[in-house]
Amino acid sequence: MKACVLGAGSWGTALGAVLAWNGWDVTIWARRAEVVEDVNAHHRNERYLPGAALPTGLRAVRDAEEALAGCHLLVVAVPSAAVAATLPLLRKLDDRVLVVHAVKGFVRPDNLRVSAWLEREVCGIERRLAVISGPSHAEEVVRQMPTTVVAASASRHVAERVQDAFMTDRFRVYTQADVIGVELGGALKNIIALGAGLAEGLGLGDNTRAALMTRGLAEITRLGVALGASPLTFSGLAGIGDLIVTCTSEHSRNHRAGRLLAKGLPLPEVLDTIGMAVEGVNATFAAKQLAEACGVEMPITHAIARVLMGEISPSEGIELLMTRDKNHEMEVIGAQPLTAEFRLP
Ligand SMILES: NC(=O)C1=CN([C@@H]2O[C@H](COP(=O)(O)OP(=O)(O)OC[C@H]3O[C@@H](n4cnc5c(N)ncnc54)[C@H](O)[C@@H]3O)[C@@H](O)[C@H]2O)C=CC1
Ligand SMILES: O=C(CO)COP(=O)(O)O
Repeated sequence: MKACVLGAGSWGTALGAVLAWNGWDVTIWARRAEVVEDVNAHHRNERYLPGAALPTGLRAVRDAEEALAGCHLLVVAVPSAAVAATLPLLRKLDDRVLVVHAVKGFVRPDNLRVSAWLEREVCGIERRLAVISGPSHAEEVVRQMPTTVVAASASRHVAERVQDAFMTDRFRVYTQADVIGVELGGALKNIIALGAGLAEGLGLGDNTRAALMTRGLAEITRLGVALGASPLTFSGLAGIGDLIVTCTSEHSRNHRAGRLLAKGLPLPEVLDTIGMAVEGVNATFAAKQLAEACGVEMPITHAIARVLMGEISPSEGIELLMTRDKNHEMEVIGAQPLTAEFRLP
């Protein structure tokens, strides 16, 4: 069986490697000639995954048509900003090809989830579309460190086919039905990872990181539920699982971006220095707009947006969050309300 991966960055390469280890004949579509040469001649992708050995069943080509020819499974693993550029290819696909996207972001200008955008643009794709997400840094996947993810689809059959395609004894795939929650969990945790990096760059400690992660999950859940997700999804791999890995890992590009910003590097230089997708920047502005449209409060996201726009410094952002009006913790969904049964004299 033949698979094609669009995107030869860290994630496309790692997912291609998992499929190849699983016996698939995999072709990655790469734009850079040096990546094609590196993958085919040396079974490496030093630009994106330095030091990692790739399986020999993984091949890269620069010609997209060649990569797609005869494939049974297509993996979309480009940054969200590049999803629209893949449209001509997606529209040409045979309608029996299973499509899995692995993108953790929103498609501009409408701030759509990737599968919502694909469904709007590619007629009938919803019957063969899934998303794969969860706590999974490419650097560790490609070294075959035990990793767990979810494959979510509106169709159980499609989710199970994706599960079978990727599942190895090092890469465990659970099925999920809540496509909205899985996509939002993956995209929105990048904002909180930026925040955790900002806090670390300011020299703040574990208490602050735990606060950002927990209150971050509360605002992710609020927006998620307003947009149709199940609140339970956010306590799963695509929610808290991915939030933990991204807010605590040395591999996270979003976390690194936050640290560099806190050290005073301007945003364009931060993005240049990292040289890979930092989805949290786009996601912050997308989430802010979505939250405003739904009337959902997202104070951390708002503070990070102001830091990214240069309106306030990272330490002013922290101060803003710490001096908000006092609140009840569980004003989220279906939580126990505070009762006034007894009062102190
Ligand atoms: N790196 C990771 O560990 C993980 C990444 N993801 C997600 O995967 C998506 C892709 O990210 P990475 O691979 O990490 O980014 P990356 O920066 O490592 O690689 C991006 C790749 O996309 C290609 N690309 C950029 N613009 C393109 C265009 N217009 N057309 C075709 N290809 C284009 C680049 O040449 C590069 O090969 C992001 O949404 C990210 O959040 C999800 C899980 C893990
Ligand atoms: O989504 C990821 C891990 O699950 C990758 O996160 P970064 O994009 O912050 O590196």
